[in-house]
Amino acid sequence: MSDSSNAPLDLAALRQRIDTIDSELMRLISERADCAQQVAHVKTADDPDAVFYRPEREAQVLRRVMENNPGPLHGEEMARLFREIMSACLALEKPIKVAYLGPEGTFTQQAALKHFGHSAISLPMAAIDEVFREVEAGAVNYGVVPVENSTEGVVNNTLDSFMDSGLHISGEVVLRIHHHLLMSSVTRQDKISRIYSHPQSFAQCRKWLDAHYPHAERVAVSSNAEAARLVKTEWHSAAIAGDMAAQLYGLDHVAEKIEDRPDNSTRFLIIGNELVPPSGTDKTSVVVAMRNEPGVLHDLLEPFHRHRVDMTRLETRPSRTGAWNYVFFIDFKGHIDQPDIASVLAEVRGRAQDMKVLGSYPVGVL
Ligand SMILES: O=C(O)C(=O)C[C@]1(C(=O)O)C=C[C@@H](O)C=C1
Repeated sequence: MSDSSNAPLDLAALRQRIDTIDSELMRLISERADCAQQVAHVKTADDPDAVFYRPEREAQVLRRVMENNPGPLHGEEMARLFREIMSACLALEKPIKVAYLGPEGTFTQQAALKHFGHSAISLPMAAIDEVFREVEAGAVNYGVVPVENSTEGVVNNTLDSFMDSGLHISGEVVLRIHHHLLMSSVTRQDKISRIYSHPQSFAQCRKWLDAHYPHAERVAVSSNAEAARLVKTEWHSAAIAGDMAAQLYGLDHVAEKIEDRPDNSTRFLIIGNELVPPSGTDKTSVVVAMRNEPGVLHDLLEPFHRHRVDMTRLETRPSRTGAWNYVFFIDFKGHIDQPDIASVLAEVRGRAQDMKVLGSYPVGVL
């Protein structure tokens, strides 16, 4: 980099400029935090049970940052910085507690931090239904659960939990999933004969494993983080896990990004008690029960097609109660407050045995 006069770079002068900019940034961030505190006062004055976390507003702020970002930082990088500033501002208003599918070091924890920032208090749960229970019981404000992977498909436990729950979806977050083969300081790299991982991760790295470790025993465990924990003490073992687990257990990479598909990603849902107002770019998820009769799928989809509503996902699950034969999980673009979406849903409700709106929520920004 050079200035317009092509004068030689003066490191001390540049650092002085950075110091001045940092002071100004600090002043502005503090001013913003002060504003957020005032927002909290306004919210509680209107309503003593006010909800402080506003997903629709956060999505708008992050979208604006990405649209207006002048560079040279990448838009997503800039949005991540603002994600953390907002997270800290929200913690000043009221710290929020988030339960996620644990243990510590899972991709779901990474998704929780990506969505809420590092000022949220995140608590690991042993199972997906426990995440639901903690939110329902009011022990935490929100929950984060995986719902679908681009390689392996839907996470059935999450869909099933929605059938019995009154919780709403308040957001989504998509995470690029990179798996690494990891070893500990006691592992002898040339003697790896056992590999631990979660069954989904094995499935996502099957070809790589067949090519590189065809004879190693593959031991399925409950999470990648558990796999990472196990290799700490076994000299002949390695684990497949992500960066968070590697960092948490201080493991080294034997091989990086070993997933068979480079676009491997997982979508997570944020679950909570509130319905979210429109953010401008939203998605809606519904669950619909239909009788087991010929033509039901056509009847269900026809109103979406006629109203030109863009469906982004359709999953079928067997009913768990006698009354519901077929249960369809449908995601589509739009918000229930939009008149066209409301009309489609009214029609679908008329044709279905039962229909539940799981939520309208901002399309994931980061
Ligand atoms: O706008 C609000 O309602 C705020 O509370 C401020 C703010 C922010 O820092 O921008 C903080 C938390 C909310 O989740 C959304 C936005």
